[in-house]
Amino acid sequence: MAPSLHPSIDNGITKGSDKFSGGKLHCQCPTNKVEVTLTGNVLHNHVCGCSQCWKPSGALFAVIAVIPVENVKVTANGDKLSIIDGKATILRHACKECGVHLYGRIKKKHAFKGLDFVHVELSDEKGWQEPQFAAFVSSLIEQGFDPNEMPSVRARLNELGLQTYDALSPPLMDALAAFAAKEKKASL
Ligand SMILES: N[C@@H](CCC(=O)N[C@@H](CS)C(=O)NCC(=O)O)C(=O)O
Ligand SMILES: [Zn+2]
Ligand SMILES: [Zn+2]
Repeated sequence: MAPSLHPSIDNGITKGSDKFSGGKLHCQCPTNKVEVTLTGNVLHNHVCGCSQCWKPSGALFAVIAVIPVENVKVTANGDKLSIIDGKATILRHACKECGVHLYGRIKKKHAFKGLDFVHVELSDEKGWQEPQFAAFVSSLIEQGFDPNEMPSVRARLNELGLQTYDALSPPLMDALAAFAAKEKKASL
């Protein structure tokens, strides 16, 4: 059997709702769950094959989106959160008990500063924006995935309507490059 891409897309992608106004994310602890409240829908939802994004067990990809930081509030059991790697660009706040990443925040100068990274599968609400593309697909190989199996993974992603990239999508790469160009100009 083909390995799971991600449980929320293996059987097809359900489109989100334009009218959706947000919901709550919960960690996977049986009790005293960390709760994060998101006010509004997410943007740029995508699947990510990188080694740093949190994936549910058995899944090849994470599903990760962004949302403005002002729309993100930790509303219960925030004392269970800790940053998993303080040196990373995205400071991923994970539950110390179950390991789930509740939100990732960028503190340093960066094109995406002001946006938090979240996993909407941690919510019971329906209507979140659906994944729009597949990022960091070749990163699976770095994590031990057989390179010979990559064409079938890319084909399954394409069948689901997801374009595959080995970094972010072109508009997001353009935003990163435009930011870098602006910084370079400012430093001259
Ligand atoms: N090939 C690397 C790619 C890692 C990477 O660049 N991840 C992207 C997508 S989440 C990123 O923006 N990382 C910044 C960070 O995690 O702080 C891996 O799999 O670890
Ligand atoms: Zn937890
Ligand atoms: Zn990632």
